[in-house]
Amino acid sequence: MPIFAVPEVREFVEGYPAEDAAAAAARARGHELGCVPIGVSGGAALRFLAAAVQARAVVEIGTGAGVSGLWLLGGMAPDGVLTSIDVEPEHHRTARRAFAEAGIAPGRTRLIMGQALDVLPRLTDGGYDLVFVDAAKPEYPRYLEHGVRMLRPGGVIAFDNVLWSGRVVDPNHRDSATTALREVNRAVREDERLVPLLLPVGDGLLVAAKRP
Ligand SMILES: C[S@@+](CC[C@H](N)C(=O)[O-])C[C@H]1O[C@@H](n2cnc3c(N)ncnc32)[C@H](O)[C@@H]1O
Repeated sequence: MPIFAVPEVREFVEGYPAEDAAAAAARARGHELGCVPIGVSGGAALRFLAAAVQARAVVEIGTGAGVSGLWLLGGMAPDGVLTSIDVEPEHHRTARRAFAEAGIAPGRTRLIMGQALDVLPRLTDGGYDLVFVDAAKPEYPRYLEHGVRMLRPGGVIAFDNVLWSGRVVDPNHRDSATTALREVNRAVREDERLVPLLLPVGDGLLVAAKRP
C-alpha cells in the first residue's frame, strides 16, 4: 500500500507543521464564509516556496479569508508585498482582519477586488517571484497563461486543488471545473518553459518553476 494511503501518515503530513493562532482563526472564519482555505500542509508548502525564491512580490488569485496569504507572507522577504485578488468584498474584509491580527504591516498587502480575468491583464510582465492560484477552477488554464507571463525567470507558480478529490483521474467526471483542472495539469507538464512538480499535499498542489 502506498505510504500516503495510510490514514495516520496522511494525518501526520496534513498537520505538519502546526499552524499559528492567527492562521487558525482565519481558517475558522474562512469555513464560516464557505471559502475553503488551503490545508495546513499546503500552506506550509507555500511558505517554503516563498522563502526558497526569496519572494518580494507575490500574486495570489483567490484571497478567501486570508489563510494562504498568511502562509505566503510568512515565507516572503520582510519588505515583500502580497497582491491578492478576490471578487468578494466580504472575503477581503475578513482577510484584512486576519492580516491585522497577525501584525502584518498594511503596506505589505495590496488587495484588489474584481474578477481575476479582468485584473490579471493589468499586472506587470516578469514582475513577480511567485503566483498562487486558488480561485475559479474553470478559469485555471487562463490563470496559467497570465501567471507564466507575470513570473520572472526562476519564479514559481502554484495551483491548489489540482487533484479535485480524485475527480481529475476519473473519466466519468466531465464538468467544467474538472476538465479545466485536467487541462492545467497537462499544460504545465508539457510546457517547456516550466519545471513541474505535483505535490500530493491536501487536494493536490501543482507547482512549477519558470526556466531562465
Ligand atoms: C478557495 S477560496 C480561496 C481560499 C484562500 N486562497 C485560502 O487558502 O485562504 C476561493 C476564493 O476565490 C474567489 N473567487 C472565485 N472566483 C473568482 C474570480 N473569478 N475572480 C476572483 N476571485 C474569485 C472566491 O471569492 C473565494 O474567496
